[in-house]
Amino acid sequence: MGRIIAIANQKGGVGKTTTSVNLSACLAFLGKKVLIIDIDPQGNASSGLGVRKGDLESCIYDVLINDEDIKGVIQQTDVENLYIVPATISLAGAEIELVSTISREVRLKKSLQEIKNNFDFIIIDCPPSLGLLTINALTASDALIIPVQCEYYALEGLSQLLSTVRLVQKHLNKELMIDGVLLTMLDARTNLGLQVIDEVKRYFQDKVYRSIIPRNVRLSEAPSHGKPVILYDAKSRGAEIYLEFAREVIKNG
Ligand SMILES: Nc1ncnc2c1ncn2[C@@H]1O[C@H](COP(=O)(O)OP(=O)(O)OP(=O)(O)O)[C@@H](O)[C@H]1O
Ligand SMILES: [Mg+2]
Repeated sequence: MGRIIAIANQKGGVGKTTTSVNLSACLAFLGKKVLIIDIDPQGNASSGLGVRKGDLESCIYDVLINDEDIKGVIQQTDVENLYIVPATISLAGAEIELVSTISREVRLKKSLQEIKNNFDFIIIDCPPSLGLLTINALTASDALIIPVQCEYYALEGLSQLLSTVRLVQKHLNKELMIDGVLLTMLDARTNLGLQVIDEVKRYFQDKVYRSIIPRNVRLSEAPSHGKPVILYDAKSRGAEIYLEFAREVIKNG
């Protein structure tokens, strides 16, 4: 059965999209059939996988707002086994339009019901907010991965995220569980990074993944080539570590 995982943290720039794209590509590389859903109006996961957004006739916006069938919006990517439901800037209006829509929190969940079992994993790249788009993602998901950047104030805002998760569990989706916390952008040359690891482990204990993502220049270059790192530079540390992380996610299954 397909496992739906949201990648969320309302803090900006913590590695949500980098993790969504590269986890998805590595799961596909390991033989899983994967769908990545871009639910961020910035559309970074879409461009990071080479989708030319200008050419699109429809995107996740049309699924959420216009009741379009999600099957018609799925595109193949350059990675074998990896498919995407892209986002364009039109999604920026959705947050407000959803407010007055019937069953506004469960629209993504409903649209996924029919296709859930066509994939081994469905990975949702969330925007940096706790608005209705993220709520739709959490309501549709079996599990949540929280990327946390190894920086000052790493834990800032996480209590707000956790209370949103509890509200979703209580009212919308009691199946939702936190799969784990992923430490990202570690600069191993500084003590700060190690302090943050300690702090996050004290707070989240065994929920912290063993794989820790270091800062790696290949990871930041790959999106401008429209490729996940495993295609851009398979021998890089970034590719190795996301492959290791994908194995950990499969094991948690
Ligand atoms: N491990 C890494 N090493 C080097 N650069 C990274 C790494 N992870 C992410 N980056 C870079 O940091 C920036 C922010 O990462 P990313 O876009 O994945 O964060 P995000 O949480 O999705 O941001 P937003 O909240 O805007 O959606 C990007 O420029 C990305 O290329
Ligand atoms: Mg992003």
